Order: sequence, then structure tokens, then C-alpha cells
Amino acid sequence: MEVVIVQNAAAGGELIADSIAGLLRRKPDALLGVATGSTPLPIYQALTAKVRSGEVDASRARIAQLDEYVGLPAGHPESYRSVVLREVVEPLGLSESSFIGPDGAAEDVQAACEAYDRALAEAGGVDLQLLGIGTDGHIGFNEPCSSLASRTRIKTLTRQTREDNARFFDSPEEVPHHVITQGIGTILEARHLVLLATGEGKAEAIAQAVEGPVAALVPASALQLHPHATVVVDEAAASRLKLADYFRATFASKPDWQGI
Ligand SMILES: N[C@@H]1[C@@H](O)[C@H](O)[C@@H](COP(=O)(O)O)O[C@@H]1O
Repeated sequence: MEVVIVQNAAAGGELIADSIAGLLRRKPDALLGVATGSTPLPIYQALTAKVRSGEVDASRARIAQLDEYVGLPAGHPESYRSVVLREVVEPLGLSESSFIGPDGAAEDVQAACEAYDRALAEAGGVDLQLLGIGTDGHIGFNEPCSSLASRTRIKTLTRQTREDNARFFDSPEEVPHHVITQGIGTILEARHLVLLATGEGKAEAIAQAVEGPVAALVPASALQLHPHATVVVDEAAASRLKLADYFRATFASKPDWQGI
């Protein structure tokens, strides 16, 4: 696992957007797995700026959703489909056909979960999966004690996650209790995992994920099992890392062209 400590969220967004741009230059139709929440927004803003300036051509990029609420009416502004369309697909000038995601409104949710795992495999797998991290160490909506081998499936949100996400809804009661999420086993099949975390509120989760044991109690610790996982953190989110100086020295010693 590579850990990169950056000055702030904007620097993290720029670094990761550079990596995505490099991927798209190598593989124009790369399948980019996108995360929701507030943390990844600087990534999408930096990538959009690169596309609009002509620095990179994303016209053939494909987008895959990480997770989705269950039971929100189709088109609800806070469904993750709506969020990804608003924050990623439309700013990059892509069409809805470039975008795959689980069907949170399906009658048969289990079938929708299995169908999504198949869709990801049939698309050739995710080339680069962006991740945030919950304050409890979750990735996607894989809550603590999720199997590290899990597949896309329905999950029940913890009270903490519902509270953390209530800010996006008109009232806390509106936050769904159930979600569909790529499983941790599904996430680990991506060729490159890039997790961004910023702010003091994520410091404990990052310390446990990066320097703690691999444990289902800390779903993000599964990144320790992946052959190409990158964790990008600002100084606040890095504040509880014991090996911070080592991570800084390691990244500083990399040739610029290597990126993450
Ligand atoms: N399903 C999402 C996760 O993918 C995201 O990482 C997390 C943290 O969101 P934020 O980045 O806003 O703290 O929120 C939700 O749980």
C-alpha cells in the first residue's frame, strides 16, 4: 500500500486527477469506479478542469458506481445515480450510456446485486476504483464486520453512517436504512484502488485502515491485501499515522513521472 500525504484536499484531488488522466491516455475507454460523498469532489473538479482545458480526452471513459441507496424514488437528487450524473458524468461531458450502477429501485434487490457484479465483470473490471472512507472505516457502504470476501449485496446502514449522511437530506428520517454496495471482494478486483481522506474526522479510521490489522471491523483495512492500493490523505487525516515521516520520504523519493 502506498500512502501519500498532501497539503490539502485540492492537492489530493489534483494528484489523483493526474493519475486518472494518465490512465485515460493509456486506456481511453478505461472503466473508472467513482465514489460519492464530499471527499472525492476535488478529484472530479480537477479532472473536469483537465478535460475542459483539453489536457485529457475523457470522451470514451466509462463510469461505474460504487454503491446506491435502496428505496429512494427514481431520480431522487440524493440517489447516488443522480449524484454521480451531477458530479461526474455531466461535468465530463459523458452520456448516461457511459455509466453503470446497481438498481436501487429494483423489485428483486438480490437479483439486482448479482446483475451488477456480472455487469462489472462483463465490462472488463474496474481499472481504477476511487474510494472515500467512513468515520467508522467503511468503504462504499460496506459497514464494519462486512466480509472481506463479500460481493455486491444489500446492506443495512449503521446509525453512525445514517447520521454522517443525513446532511445530504432534508431530514434525518429521509436517509434510507438499506443500500446496495459493491462488496469488498468486488472492490478488491479493481486493478488500482485509490482512497482519498481529508480532515481530522477521518484520522482514526485512516490509522486503523493503514497501520492496524486487516480486520472486518475496519473494512478499509482490506486495502492492505491489494497489490496496487494508494491512500492519499491530507495532514489532518494523516495526523494519527505513526509512519507519516516514512510515507513522506518514500513518496518524495519517487521520480515525478511515476505518479501514484
Ligand atoms: N457510501 C459513501 C462512501 O463511499 C463515502 O466514502 C462515505 C464518506 O463520505 P464523505 O467523503 O462525505 O465523508 O460516505 C458514504 O458512506
